[in-house]
Amino acid sequence: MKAFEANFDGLVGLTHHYAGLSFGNEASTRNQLQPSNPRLAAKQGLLKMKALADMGYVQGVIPPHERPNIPLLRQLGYSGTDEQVLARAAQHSPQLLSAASSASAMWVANAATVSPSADSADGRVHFTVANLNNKFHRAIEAPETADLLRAIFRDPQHFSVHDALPQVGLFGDEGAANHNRFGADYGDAGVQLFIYGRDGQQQGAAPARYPARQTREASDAVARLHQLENSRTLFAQQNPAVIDQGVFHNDVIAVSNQQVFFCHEEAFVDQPQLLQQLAERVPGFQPIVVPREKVSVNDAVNTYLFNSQLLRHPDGGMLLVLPEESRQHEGVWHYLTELVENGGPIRELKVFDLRESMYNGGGPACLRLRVVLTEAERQAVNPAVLMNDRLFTTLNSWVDRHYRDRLTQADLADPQLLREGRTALDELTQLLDLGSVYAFQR
Ligand SMILES: N=C(N)NCCC[C@H](NC(=O)CCC(=O)O)C(=O)O
Repeated sequence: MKAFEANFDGLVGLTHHYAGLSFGNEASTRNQLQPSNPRLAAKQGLLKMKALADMGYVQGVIPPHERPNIPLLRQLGYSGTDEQVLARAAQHSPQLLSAASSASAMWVANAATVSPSADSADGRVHFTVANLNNKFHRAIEAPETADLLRAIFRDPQHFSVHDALPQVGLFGDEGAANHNRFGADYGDAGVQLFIYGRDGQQQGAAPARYPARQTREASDAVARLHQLENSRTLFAQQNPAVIDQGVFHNDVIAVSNQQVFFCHEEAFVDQPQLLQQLAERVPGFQPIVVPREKVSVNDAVNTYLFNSQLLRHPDGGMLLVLPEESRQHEGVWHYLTELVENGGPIRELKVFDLRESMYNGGGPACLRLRVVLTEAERQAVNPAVLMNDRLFTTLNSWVDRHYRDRLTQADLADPQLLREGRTALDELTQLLDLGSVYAFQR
């Protein structure tokens, strides 16, 4: 069956700010309490979506979550009117209010793991919502993510959206950021590679300094839920030493598409063996392994060259969509331009300014969820979320009307921000034909 890869990007929410919530993600820690610009952040994301849509890629939008999350604050014992809940949380624990207000759902590479219908025994596209168990501000995303995915991929004949795995460390799951799918034509059965950071039973190697967010047990469970064939499913461990250097998700050190695997030489445990297994299973496999002499792990973490989108180029080969930080680094940019000039599978580099997201450790690849679709499946996607000229204009003016251009942690206590968010999201559910997906609408 003919199929193609679509990208669904997270739309940045109105409460986008820098709270230093993600230990092990060095950008998050470094930029804690810097003022943010939510309006710019949303517009930078929209520009990337529009550019890809203009190039002919199918591009969708995944809406933000309801933040601040008042029901969560009530669950934690803050009571009274919504305004009192906010004031009490802000007074008692600004960090908790930040967690309940984080716009982190924008990094939809962590929304779910996705398997195309060609790989699943029941012939449906499977999604398992990520539980994001390692970080409180992210673990709270799961139920809303499930609702939103069901409002977009709403036809159960084509799509199966599984709820998140149990919310415990043993099943820590970070979604598509730790998952790759290889193959020639998108519509043929492919090979799926699940990458974990540690064995949940604490056996084997593990990082010493920073947490490994994904467990082997979680990856196993997702593969089962997606009804994948064993012979086409591989599991590999990320090198714990690079987690300790700030590689908190695998998509910070590797990216793949079809037969191409672009990764750093220090990305995996037993990397030669993994590459051998892939070469045996993926006809035409083309690894591009970047040596540490050309790009150090530290430079990879600071420039996010692997947190790029590797897209099938309209003229054949691949296009690499990179953050501006990769161009700003002389050594990294030199390596990348040489890569293109040397005539490998990567034909073109395209750079986007995503600084607002990058300051929280989210590059181009973090902002998108890849979904391989057949034409019939695309027809079954909620059409209102698909990017085109009209939606781009509509969403830009929606952002202009509702978003602030400066936000600090102290602003989260402002009840006016809560009202602005609800008004904006209420309007958005109509623009994107989502139904009443948010708790405040029910
Ligand atoms: N690599 C991928 N796919 N995603 C990047 C996610 C970044 C996110 N940052 C944050 O959640 C920072 C929020 C703060 O500190 O305010 C995280 O660490 O989970």
